[in-house]
Amino acid sequence: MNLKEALQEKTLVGDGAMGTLLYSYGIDQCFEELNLSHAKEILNVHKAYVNSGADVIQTNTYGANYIKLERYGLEEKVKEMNSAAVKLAKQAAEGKSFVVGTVGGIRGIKKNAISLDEIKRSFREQLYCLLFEEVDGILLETFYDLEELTTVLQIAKQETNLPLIAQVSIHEPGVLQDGTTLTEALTLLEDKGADVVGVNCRLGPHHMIESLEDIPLPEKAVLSAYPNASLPTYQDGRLVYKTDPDYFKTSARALHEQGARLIGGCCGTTPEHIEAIAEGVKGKKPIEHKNLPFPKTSPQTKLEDKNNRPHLHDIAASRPSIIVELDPPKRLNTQRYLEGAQALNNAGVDSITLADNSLATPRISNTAMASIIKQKFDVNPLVHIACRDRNLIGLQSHLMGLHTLGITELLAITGDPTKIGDFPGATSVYDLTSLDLIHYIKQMNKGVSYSGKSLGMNTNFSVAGAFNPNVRNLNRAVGRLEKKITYGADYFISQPVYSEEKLKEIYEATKHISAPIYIGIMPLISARNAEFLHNEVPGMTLSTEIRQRMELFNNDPDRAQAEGISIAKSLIDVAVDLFNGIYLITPFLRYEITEELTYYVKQKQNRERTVANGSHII
Ligand SMILES: Cc1cc2nc3c(=O)[nH]c(=O)nc-3n(C[C@H](O)[C@H](O)[C@H](O)COP(=O)(O)OP(=O)(O)OC[C@H]3O[C@@H](n4cnc5c(N)ncnc54)[C@H](O)[C@@H]3O)c2cc1C
Ligand code: MET
Ligand SMILES: [Zn+2]
Repeated sequence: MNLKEALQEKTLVGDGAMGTLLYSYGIDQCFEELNLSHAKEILNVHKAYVNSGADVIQTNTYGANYIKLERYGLEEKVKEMNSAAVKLAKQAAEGKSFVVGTVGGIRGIKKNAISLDEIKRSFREQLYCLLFEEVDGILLETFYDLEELTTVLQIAKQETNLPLIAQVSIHEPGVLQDGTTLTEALTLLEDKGADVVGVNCRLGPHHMIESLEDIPLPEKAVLSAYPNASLPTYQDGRLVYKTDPDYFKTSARALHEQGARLIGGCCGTTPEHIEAIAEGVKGKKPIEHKNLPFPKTSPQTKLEDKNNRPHLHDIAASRPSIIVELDPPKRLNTQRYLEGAQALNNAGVDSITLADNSLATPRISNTAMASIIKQKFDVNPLVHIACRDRNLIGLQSHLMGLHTLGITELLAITGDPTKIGDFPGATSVYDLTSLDLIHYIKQMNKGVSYSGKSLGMNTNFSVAGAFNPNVRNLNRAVGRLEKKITYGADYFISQPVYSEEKLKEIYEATKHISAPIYIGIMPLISARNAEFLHNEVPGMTLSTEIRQRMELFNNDPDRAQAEGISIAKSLIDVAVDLFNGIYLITPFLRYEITEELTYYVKQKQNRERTVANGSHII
């Protein structure tokens, strides 16, 4: 009987973990390399699983692809490792257990870090090695990204008639990271030709049973489940799992009742767990019919618009608009900041934007200041969010907090590198890129968290992306905007521009883009300030003429500031003709300057509208 036939006949027992078992022995290296250097030990692990009653064992090849092996400088060993792995598993199975070739998912939370093309190349190479050694089936496991799993599944389907097992990993019961329900995901995998569809890793038995409760029995495929032993914890600096094989016995029965026909174990499980599964499902025929519970109540999807104000992208799409950046102080005194916010609000800005530790230098939390000025002066704050300072947990919590405070205008950015700031040795997190963050915020607007969990209600965020036009290849920067739009960006805010010619060039290069652009203008305050921005601040370039104008007043601070304002005004004169959105940046909390410029912009914008007889929409 082959594996396909066996899956139709009875409930099969899979094996347990390889990686965590080796780790529990104190081994902390490339586990797949051990197929070559410690063949006997790997053989013994397989034998232990076979002796525990595993009908299906898997090769020790979870990460035996060139992408993962590169980390160890072992990318040339793909063929050797995979063939040795199959031989060892077959030797242990002695024809009594089936041997499936394991291929693990590559994409984790950083979805876009590795391209699909690269994944395809790497998968093909590993697949051919496993097929060449004549495995009984292929096990695709621990896939967080459904796009990746369906891609490799389709390649495998083209290359072999052997049974294909496709398993996703989930953080939350019943739902994938991108919000796809487990039912939808497994149905898709079945449609793409998987013979077995299921879930492995990440969740312990409790949550895995709960996940399967909502899953109908697939029509053509069969269900599988490989839970972890438990949730892990740290003990003496090492990750450990709780182990109670008896608990696994009852859990295996429950999984069987939910329709699973192939039940094994993932991280933290040992041969004892597999023995318990084998006892639990011994002689049990596969379930042929299953009653699904009533659907759970869907999340509250009502939009919660605490501001009840139009979003900035709507404003800039319909009329001239002005926003002003006023960054939180670097010291604890907030008096001048609050005076500035009030003055700018009185001047009629549509929003005050608050940077997120720009130049990688800490300031009072922009959320704290945004919340205060919102409450005190009814300002509509726009909060910048850098991916640099918060991991996924911090980001999610931050976004939930912003929603709760009624702050709905966000700018999603990568963040200036820590190297340039006050703490050059600080860690840069970058769990997400700016593109991922834009996408993630939009996912929250659908009421779904990053891990796919319901948020209980939809957020109402409008998301801007950053635009850096001060680059040699402007078209590439514009391409980046187009990409950000596909990820959900509603509009753009640019770095300051210091040349009238450049403003025109940007207009020409972006006029086909439907999303509004707020064009950046930052008044200079001295020649030193101009030289610093030009020579040291990433993404800023000043024209020679402007630098020369500032240089003229090198020793006269008042006249230098006046010259800076005058330069800003001439840039504004050009910019208001070309862009609906003007974004002023306040230098060093000198809000009097941006207050004066706000009045100037508004006057210009009003004149533009009057001249055009109300029909001038740029
Ligand atoms: C309007 C505006 C406001 C800003 N506010 C802040 C702020 O409040 N706080 C702050 O710290 N910074 C701020 N910045 C600076 C910003 O974070 C950086 O300039 C950024 O790199 C450019 O914008 P982005 O984050 O959207 O980059 P992206 O468009 O995402 O990327 C820019 C380039 O860098 C590459 N890149 C992205 N991530 C990485 C990475 N991890 N490693 C290597 N390359 C990478 C991309 O591939 C791309 O080529 C702001 C910039 C603008 C324009
Ligand atoms: N089956 C593999 C192992 O046990 C993968 C576990 S999930 C990270 O090592
Ligand atoms: Zn696992």
